[in-house]
Amino acid sequence: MAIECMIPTPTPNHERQEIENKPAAAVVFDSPVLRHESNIPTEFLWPDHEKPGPYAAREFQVPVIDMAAFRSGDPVAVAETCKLVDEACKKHGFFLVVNHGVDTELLSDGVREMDRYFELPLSFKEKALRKLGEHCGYASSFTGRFNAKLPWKETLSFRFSAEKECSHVVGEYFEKTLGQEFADLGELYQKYCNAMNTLALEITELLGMGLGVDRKHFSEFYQENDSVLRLNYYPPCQKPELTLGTGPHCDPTSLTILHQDSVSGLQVFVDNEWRAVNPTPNAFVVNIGDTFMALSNGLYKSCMHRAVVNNEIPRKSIAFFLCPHKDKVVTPPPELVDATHPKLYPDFKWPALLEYTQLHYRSDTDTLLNFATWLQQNQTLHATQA
Ligand SMILES: C=C1C[C@]23C[C@@]1(O)CC[C@H]2[C@]1(C)CCC[C@@](C)(C(=O)O)[C@H]1[C@@H]3C(=O)O
Ligand SMILES: O=C(O)CCC(=O)C(=O)O
Ligand SMILES: [Fe+2]
Repeated sequence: MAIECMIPTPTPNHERQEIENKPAAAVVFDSPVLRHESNIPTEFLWPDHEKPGPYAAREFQVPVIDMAAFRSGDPVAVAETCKLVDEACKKHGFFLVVNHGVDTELLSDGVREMDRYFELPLSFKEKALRKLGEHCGYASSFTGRFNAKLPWKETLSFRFSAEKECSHVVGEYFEKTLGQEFADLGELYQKYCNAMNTLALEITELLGMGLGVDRKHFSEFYQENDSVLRLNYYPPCQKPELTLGTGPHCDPTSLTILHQDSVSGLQVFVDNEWRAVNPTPNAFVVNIGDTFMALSNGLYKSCMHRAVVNNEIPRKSIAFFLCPHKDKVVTPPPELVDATHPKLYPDFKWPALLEYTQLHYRSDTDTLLNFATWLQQNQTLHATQA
């Protein structure tokens, strides 16, 4: 039975979300307090058709891509790897990556050291508070941004800009924002981002071969990138069946490389069912995002996923979101557009889609389709020629 990712029909405009011009929630997400609260504030309750409920999701066996096989140069192994990734991305856009070569200590340090920040008092964490319209900094479940269906999580996001000569996290970010005692944390996540950038560019080569375009086409497109590293911290919740750590969405970005700690929570919507993607030691979960779906002219799927929480222990994940340089025009290579495969999405630049998710539309499963409509209505403002 083919496993298919559901391509949702766009939410009609009249069901547009709460992001528009409504006061944000007044509730404060102070995790040391809320993790013991059995009376969950209403802002965190998700409607019946979206809440996870008490049932465990069946496990989804995500296709495994062995980077050692891809790197081997053995034409049979390379061809098999390309075929596997092509099949996975055409169906649901998720695959595991093993033998990636990223230092396992860097990964374990990256997850462990998150506690140094997230276990600080809220007043200290808010020194890095994310401002409306900005996609970096500290967000405590977006209480200042949305007024309902708040995610049960805290996040710390920062930019990683890979340019020809150098790559830099807004790395002094930690020292500048949090103080000298956090400079080492900036160095740690700089190393983490450098490793993610290298792996992400290699994966884009694999995707290019899977799609049958020049191997270097996408890796050159992303050579200079303006990506995001996001630390997700999900405190325990006394009523985990009523809320969500991260709501149902497709990533608006290009490619996500996710490192989960040992606590389950990630779920993917495939074949009309939520399926658990349980942590596999030393494996990244990689998924196609909306921007790469547009770049592949809809051939590779950006698939709906979410994160559930539990009532016992915190869950942590680190997501590296590959995003193109701001001047790159997201348009599929000519090999992927023809009479039987017309262009599905208008050309755009990543900053326009990012602005859309930050100021006009809460990313969900219909982001790209609604963005295309918004773009056409605002074409003069966001013309790719700009
Ligand atoms: C461009 C982005 C918006 C979100 C972070 C990201 O860098 C990539 C994923 C997006 C998100 C996680 C999708 C689910 C909804 C969201 C609001 C969240 O739960 O965090 C999204 C992020 C955002 O800050 O808008
Ligand atoms: O934490 C997870 O497992 C998934 C988080 C996610 O999907 C995201 O941050 O986009
Ligand atoms: Fe996601």
